[in-house]
Amino acid sequence: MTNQTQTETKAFQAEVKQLLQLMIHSLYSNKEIFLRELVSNASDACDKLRYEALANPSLFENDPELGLRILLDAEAKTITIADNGIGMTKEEAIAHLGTIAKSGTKEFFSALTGDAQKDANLIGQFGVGFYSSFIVADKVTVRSRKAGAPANEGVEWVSAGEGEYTVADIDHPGRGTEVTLHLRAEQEDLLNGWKLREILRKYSDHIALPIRMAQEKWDEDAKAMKPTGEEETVNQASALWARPKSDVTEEEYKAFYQHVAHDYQEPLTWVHAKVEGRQEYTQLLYVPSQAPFDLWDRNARHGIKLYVKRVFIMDDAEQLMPTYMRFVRGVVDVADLPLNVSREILQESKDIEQIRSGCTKRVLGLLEELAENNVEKYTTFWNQFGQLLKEGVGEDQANQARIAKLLRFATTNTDSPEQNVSLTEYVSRMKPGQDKIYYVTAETFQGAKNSPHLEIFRKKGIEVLLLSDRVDEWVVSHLRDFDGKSLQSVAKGGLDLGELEDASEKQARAEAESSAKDLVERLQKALGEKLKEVRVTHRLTDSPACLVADEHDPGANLQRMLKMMGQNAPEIKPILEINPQHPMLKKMELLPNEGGHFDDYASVLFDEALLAEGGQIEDPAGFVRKINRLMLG
Ligand SMILES: Nc1ncnc2c1ncn2[C@@H]1O[C@H](COP(=O)(O)OP(=O)(O)OP(=O)(O)O)[C@@H](O)[C@H]1O
Repeated sequence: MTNQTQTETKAFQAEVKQLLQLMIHSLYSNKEIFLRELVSNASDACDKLRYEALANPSLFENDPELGLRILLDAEAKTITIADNGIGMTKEEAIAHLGTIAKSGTKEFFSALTGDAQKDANLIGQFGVGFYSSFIVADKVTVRSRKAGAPANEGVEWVSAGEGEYTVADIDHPGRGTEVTLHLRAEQEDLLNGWKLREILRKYSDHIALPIRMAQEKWDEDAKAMKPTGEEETVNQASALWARPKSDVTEEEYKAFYQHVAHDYQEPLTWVHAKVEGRQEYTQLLYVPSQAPFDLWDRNARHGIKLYVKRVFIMDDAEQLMPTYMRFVRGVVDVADLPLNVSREILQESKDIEQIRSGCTKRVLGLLEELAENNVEKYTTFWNQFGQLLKEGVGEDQANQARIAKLLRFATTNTDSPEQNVSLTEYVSRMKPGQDKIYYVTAETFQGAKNSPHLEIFRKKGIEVLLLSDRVDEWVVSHLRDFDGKSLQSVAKGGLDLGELEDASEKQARAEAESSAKDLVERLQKALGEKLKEVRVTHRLTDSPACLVADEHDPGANLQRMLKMMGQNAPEIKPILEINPQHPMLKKMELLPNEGGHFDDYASVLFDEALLAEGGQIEDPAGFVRKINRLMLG
């Protein structure tokens, strides 16, 4: 039955409209990517069909040779990219070509700046996909039919890329999708077989399916290329990862990355290896040069495509990489898995566990090599993905020591927020007699850098790691030691500087402790409820007091973080350490118990110490009142 169709007009989702406008303006100078994107989609559609046909061979409908075709029509001024892949139903066309289903889309668009250059970069991160058609076309027609559906259940989707599109039911005997671009007047130079072949070779040579075009030959009489009536395959049409490394050029690796990662930038680095042994598999794994916009969404798609003997099985095979390596993109092609393997099976498979461990080690090796031989690239990697690697410290106990070597930190050595000091470098600079790696955690870099807990360390020239990423608390709670040296918070426990303190310093401290005994007791009495203990510090040289956590209690920064995350952590009282040499303490020592504002001073001392380490005081108005009372004497 033929379709007497009704055409429905629909509006694009607001973000699609925004994306279209931005893309046309900011990616104009890179217009050739439209072909890469459409070929990539067509190839994915064929992969999907091949996979579904494993369970249901009738989906091939007597047309099992999957492939792409690119057709030029000089008169109509159109280019058509056709595939005989999975196709789309009308509902799918509406959902996939009229909306953006990615999580975080709204947030992404609100981050755009309006500056074409910067936005072009951001859009690259977002992935331009099908909509890049509108860079060169002022009208796009998509005609599609889902594999297995009757011929009269085709759909025609048409849009000028402005605010709306139409959909209509059509007859479409051939399975799959044809995307026809009606070129903008100034894009007619694309109506040239030679030029399109050049673009295809540049961006899409690695596509494993044949891409066919009409063969053309030079016609002497017409002084032009003319179709011969035959078709020819214009790409290599073999799976790139299955080719020997020596056969693949750098350009091909890069182009393939852009296809698998849906990324518009070049990769930072990659590794391509064939693993033999109990498990036989090929891995082609890339590290991107820029983090995708949804990196922090732990549910965002992961980057590994799983193939079994060249047959595409699934995208986003999260079982093949640990979560902290969700930045890795690429392909793993396994020789001995059943083709009908499901996510559930993958989850339980011991073989997959082995492959994941192999891939993880391979990426760690790649990063080690980069850190060793190309500091500039490693710095790029660290700035984009360092925080993920920090997650790995707790997530991947088996590789913890290797990951620890790859970590980079800001330290008091330069006091710059740039994270570029490795633990190995830190250890190499340790003072004679120093047996711990010291760190301070705070909510911000400034908070860490200016922490009063650092005073004695600065005085003695002992380097301290300045930790202010959220994930740092996780790192230090899992990384107990490095190279035999334990990690020690400068704001926790009774600071024991061991051999870093000489005999005269130890003696001076003992004396200070005994002469401040009275003051300590008075403070303890005044502040009793708020604290665990008051004691004499040897952390401070300039500040009057600071708060520290007991050795086995969570630090104040971690407590604040847990609270912010809505976790019901029990209230843990701090220890107040005082610097009896400080004029403020000296003054307090002389105050009488009654009538000399001792309690006000004690309370202000405590609140100041809390503020200095980034905490919030419980009763700000009370604090102000006490300060005022003290100012008035
Ligand atoms: N040739 C095609 N055959 C079948 N479905 C297609 C085809 N082209 C696009 N689609 C569908 O439309 C969706 C949107 O395509 P689009 O290129 O915008 O995004 P994507 O490929 O999912 O991701 P990205 O934006 O990262 O490229 C695809 O996920 C797919 O479901």
